[in-house]
Amino acid sequence: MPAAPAPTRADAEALDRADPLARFRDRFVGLDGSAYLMGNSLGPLPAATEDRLAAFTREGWGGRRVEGWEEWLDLPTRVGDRVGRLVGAGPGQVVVGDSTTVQLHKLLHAGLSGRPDARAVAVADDEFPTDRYVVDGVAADRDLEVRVVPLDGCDGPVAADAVARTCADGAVGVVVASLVRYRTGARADMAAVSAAAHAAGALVLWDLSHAVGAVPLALDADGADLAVGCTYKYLNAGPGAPALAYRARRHAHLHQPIHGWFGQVDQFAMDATYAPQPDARQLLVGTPPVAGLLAVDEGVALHEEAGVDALAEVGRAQMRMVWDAATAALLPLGVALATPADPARRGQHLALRHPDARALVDALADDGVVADHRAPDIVRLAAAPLHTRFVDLWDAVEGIRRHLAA
Ligand SMILES: Cc1ncc(COP(=O)(O)O)c(C=O)c1O
Ligand SMILES: Nc1c(O)cccc1C(=O)C[C@H](N)C(=O)O
Repeated sequence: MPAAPAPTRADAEALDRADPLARFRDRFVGLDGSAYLMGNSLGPLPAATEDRLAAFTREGWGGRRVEGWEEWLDLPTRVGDRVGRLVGAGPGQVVVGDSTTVQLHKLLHAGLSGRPDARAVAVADDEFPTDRYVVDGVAADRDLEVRVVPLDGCDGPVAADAVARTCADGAVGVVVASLVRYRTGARADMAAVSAAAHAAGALVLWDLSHAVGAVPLALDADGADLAVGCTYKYLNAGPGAPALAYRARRHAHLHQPIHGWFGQVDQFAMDATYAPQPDARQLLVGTPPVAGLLAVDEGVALHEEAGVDALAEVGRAQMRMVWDAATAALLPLGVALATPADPARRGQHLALRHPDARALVDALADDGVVADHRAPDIVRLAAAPLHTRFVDLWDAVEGIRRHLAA
């Protein structure tokens, strides 16, 4: 394929002028003129969330006190269903609460409870550390072998054929994998990977942390089994905001192992014996983090207002532009692109490989561009179309070029 012409700064400015989502940037606090390219780590604060949390503390907690629970008790499922609509999951399958790590632990046990004969659990290579720790811990508890699914090239996503090979002997109960890899931004084919696992008798537990709010998702249609994901990245729900947990309706009999009173039928009957809720509420454990749930609600509302189609379209255009800019300006200077070239196989951050990655990120910071470094040699530039401008991405590439050329 012939290389696309290198975009100029004027091209990036023109793309910003034509961006149908450009008006959303002013709906965030504190961005001003800065290039904030870390929406894949901590999304910025929406102004509406600041107001909602202020109202909650003043009128809710401060005003209604314990009576507030009339409105707060069902937030994990109400917000869960709203997140569900965003990720293509019908009602009653998503809850929000606990951290991503805790949700992973709960759902991995749930998935394995359906395969008492399983001898192994599989995890994609180079997973986010917390996923690997959870898999190793649960495997040790249940006396299971841990199998690592090799990735498509060292930078690519987890692929169906590798999952099929890893699970071929029928021993694997659950495969844990990120849909979008935190390091390279490579994005897996959910339908194909799920089908390959199912054919070998395994379920897939997806980590959607770098996918939810970033790329269009169709969990029900793609045959997803179980999923978790952060809400503080592309959903802008704030540091420590509670994570989503999805369990497909057909797996409602797969129970998470922490028996808490929020998962109990007729919770306020105060029975001494645990009797699980028949639906997604069984995924709940204890008192939900109300402030965090309200922040998730506001983050999802912004995405709904922008529309998933527009988000996907602008997101793809931003990735295309930053990819083309980096290809033209940085490959000649010894930078490699770790993110796949195929738009269908990437999420919303561009990963650049260079031995001086740390120094490059520091140099960008001196120029007012906030990006991040993942050891040993990756620079990540996230494009979150609700608040990222095309020129932010262009300036980041230009900053790296200038630093390397100096
Ligand atoms: C893929 C992935 N999973 C999990 C997490 C974090 O989980 P937790 O919110 O439990 O810290 C992150 C980011 O921190 C992540 O990138
Ligand atoms: N969750 C984080 C945190 O609690 C502290 C610092 C960073 C994070 C992150 O989100 C890191 C991020 N998941 C990553 O992809 O590297």
